[in-house]
Amino acid sequence: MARSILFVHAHPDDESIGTGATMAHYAAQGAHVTLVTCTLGEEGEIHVPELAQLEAAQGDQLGGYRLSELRTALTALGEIDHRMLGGAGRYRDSGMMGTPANEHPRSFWGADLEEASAHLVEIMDEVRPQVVVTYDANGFYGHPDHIQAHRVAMRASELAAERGFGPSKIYWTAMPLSVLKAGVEALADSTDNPFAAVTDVADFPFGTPDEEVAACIDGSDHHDAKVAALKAHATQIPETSWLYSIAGNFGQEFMGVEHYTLAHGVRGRGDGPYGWETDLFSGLPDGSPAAR
Ligand SMILES: CC(=O)N[C@H]1[C@@H](O[C@@H]2[C@H](O)[C@H](O)[C@@H](O)[C@H](O)[C@H]2O)O[C@H](CO)[C@@H](O)[C@@H]1O
Ligand SMILES: [Zn+2]
Repeated sequence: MARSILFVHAHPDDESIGTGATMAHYAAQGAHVTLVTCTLGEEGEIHVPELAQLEAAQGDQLGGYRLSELRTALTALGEIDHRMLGGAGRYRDSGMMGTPANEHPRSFWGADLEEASAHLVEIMDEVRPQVVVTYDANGFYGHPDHIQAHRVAMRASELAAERGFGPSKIYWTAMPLSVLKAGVEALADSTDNPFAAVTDVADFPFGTPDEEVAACIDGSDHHDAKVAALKAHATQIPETSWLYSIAGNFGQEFMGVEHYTLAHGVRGRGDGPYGWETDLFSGLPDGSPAAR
């Protein structure tokens, strides 16, 4: 049975930052990897000075440009089936929580959940993912579009299950506290330490106790592909970004390894002190819906 995995992300760049190594890992294995991006990221900052006038408050062209960045990023990750939720431009980047962009008539945060979920069910009916990956209920760090992406992915999975093609497993992106702590400690002596003010990893809006993590995907063979994908998102991720500090100073063990909690499904065999799965498809029942 062809392996099919679906990633649901809020903005162009989230796919590379949060799951780039996992996507490259499964694309390289020949799985059908589908990415659904919910908005074009129209409200983002612009870290490329010559493009500054594309911003929402001026030319309002950033969304189209970020779509081109996303397409370049995906070429670095392998063969990815990319879809925009409801078609490009249907749902607009809502901006950070509490900002005026939340009220935009097309903001994703204000979307009708049933309508947005129906768009995702259509894609799920076509690609029949055994595994779905999205964010936890807080959207990993509380951004409204990330929270809404979680809600749409979970609701669509419910609707798909009612129609007989729901995913066998649903994962949420996670950062184990031990990894977070090691990363902060490892950066402590670097000159451009972005976490210098952090005294306790509990200060971060994310972080999962190691015993609550279910899977650790070692995509370190795809570390360079992930970095290339991050570089494609130049308007969002400046050369000075802490992401490159991690990639440069600590390489694969941070950037190439991605972790998940299991929100739905039966956990497969795992390794290490907490039995972390090393494959998101592990333990799948044979009866998972086959790809069409
Ligand atoms: C990774 C991610 O979800 N980025 C979002 C986020 O970007 C933040 C935003 O621009 C904020 O103003 C900055 O201070 C912060 O550093 C950024 O990470 O929100 C944007 C607006 O909704 C979104 O376009 C971007 O993809
Ligand atoms: Zn995002």
